[in-house]
Amino acid sequence: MASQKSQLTVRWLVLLLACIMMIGNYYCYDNPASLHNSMQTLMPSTNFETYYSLLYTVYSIPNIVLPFFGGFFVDKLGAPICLIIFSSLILAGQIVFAFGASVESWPFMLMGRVIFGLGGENLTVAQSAVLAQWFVGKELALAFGINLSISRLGSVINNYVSPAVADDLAFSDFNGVSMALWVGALICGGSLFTAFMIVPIDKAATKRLKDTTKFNDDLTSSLLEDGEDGGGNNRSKASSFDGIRAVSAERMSTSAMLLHEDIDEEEIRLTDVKNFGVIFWLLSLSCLVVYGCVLPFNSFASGILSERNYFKAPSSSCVLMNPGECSSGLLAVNATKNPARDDGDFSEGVSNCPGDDFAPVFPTSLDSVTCNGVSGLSCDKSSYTFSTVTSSDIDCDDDFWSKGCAKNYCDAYSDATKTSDSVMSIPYFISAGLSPLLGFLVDRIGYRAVVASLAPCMLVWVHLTLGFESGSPIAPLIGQGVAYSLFAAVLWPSVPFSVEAKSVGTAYGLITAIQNFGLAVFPLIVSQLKSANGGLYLPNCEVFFTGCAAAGVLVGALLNIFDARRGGKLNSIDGKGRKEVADRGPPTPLMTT
Ligand SMILES: N[C@@H](Cc1c[nH]cn1)C(=O)NCC(=O)O
Repeated sequence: MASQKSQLTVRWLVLLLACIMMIGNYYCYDNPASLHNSMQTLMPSTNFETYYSLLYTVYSIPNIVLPFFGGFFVDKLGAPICLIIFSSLILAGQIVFAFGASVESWPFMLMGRVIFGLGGENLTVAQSAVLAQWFVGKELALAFGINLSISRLGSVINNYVSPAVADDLAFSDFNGVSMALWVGALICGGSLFTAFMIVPIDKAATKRLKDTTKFNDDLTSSLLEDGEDGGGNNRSKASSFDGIRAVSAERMSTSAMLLHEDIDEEEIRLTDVKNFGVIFWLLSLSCLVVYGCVLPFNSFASGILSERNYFKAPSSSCVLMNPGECSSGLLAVNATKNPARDDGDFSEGVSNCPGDDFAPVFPTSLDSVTCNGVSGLSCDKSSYTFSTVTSSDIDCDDDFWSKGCAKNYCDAYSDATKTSDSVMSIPYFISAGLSPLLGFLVDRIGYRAVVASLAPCMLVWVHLTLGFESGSPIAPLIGQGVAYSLFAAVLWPSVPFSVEAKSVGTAYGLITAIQNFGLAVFPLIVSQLKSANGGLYLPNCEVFFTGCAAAGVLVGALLNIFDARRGGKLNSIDGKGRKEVADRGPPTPLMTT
């Protein structure tokens, strides 16, 4: 049945709907990354980075196990019904997450991310299984490419829309961050609606194909019965039968017959996993380490780019003329009277420090500073005293800091956040643009295993450059986008070539579960590395990402070696490989005479 769906024109509508359905998932998955700095301002805490990483970790922890069962249920219950269940979960999760942000509660926000995760990853599994049913052979990678492209548009739109909503759309009872998350919930509602549209289309196609198959079966068996009657009619009956076989064979494309047996009547068991071969396990390992330096990197990209390029720490020799007084704003004695200069040299003609792209210097201590009597300021507290001011004490949502005492710091922080958020979109922008083209090419030239080892080579360069050089981040981020797009273009369409057709859902579930092990653990490693390095991402976090990419190169090499030994399926154009073609011989006819 699956293979025959790939012959129906309505598959393109299914693809369009499946892509639109994923926008909500990707938009909301990346909400924390695009709202990182706004959340830090809304809920400042010394544990902020840990809570922040947990938003990704709790999404992924249940998914270390669940997609495996999700994939199995997709194979058992059918993908379309699973689309509705999982889309409902992402909507419910996003609502709880947005509610948590509205009441500024980390526990609710984390609970929302858990529920969102229960739906999110299983939804990608169900959707991959739908695509593998409706698209085969020379259209499979193209379908995955188009799908990733439109899904990633969701991430890109989120990177622009969410910070803008958070900045500009705060109402009295709803802070900006929660407004941005409620917008996400609205988009998830749209995803659920789209999932509801796919179900009747899939059902109608399944029924139509079942009816056609039954009609063909009835016709051929009645002709066979007639043929067995003996007598002089045999020759003409035989030629009618040949005609039916030809028509039926035409309906099933050659690639469909080779790649996808009709799986409806075959029993599907979780234990089928033990039959998954080395190629599947290498693909899974590659997915773990390579995605490990793509998605977790994106979650921290805003912070990494701020630290590296747009909000660099000033040199310790750069100090305020009056370190115990406000640096800039309505509470500053006078900006010109409290400048920052290097080494405390405040003589005429010495230029201000720290300069463009650096965080302005803020007061080192404050003693009973109040907003009383200063018009235009509505401060959160009546008086502000700090023996030592640290960056986490500065709450730019509080007028005291943003307009009163550290205006230059808060303004520069807001500008740096906007720049980092748009620059960090580069990889996903590239993925949105390149994925369909790469999918089209992969379907035509193959070389899946080769590309799966070249892409992480590029990622090694990207993360070494980000970790150890200080120039513009644009070139490495373009590299990250190209490498990620290449890798995704070959990884996901390779899965159906590595297992039997009946286990495709289970295989997508398992590889997604393995991927989520990395997505759960890697953000925690990154935040630990940051804490151990005095709150700095660089270079240690980038060394970690480089290590993941290097492991990807190694696994990619093994993939090529094992693929070559097993007939070169992954590197072949049509995913059949030398050995398989030889084994299977010509396309199996529907029936032998
Ligand atoms: N399993 C997903 C993870 C994800 C990302 N955003 C939402 N879920 C996945 O890997 N998708 C493919 C991709 O390239 O992101």
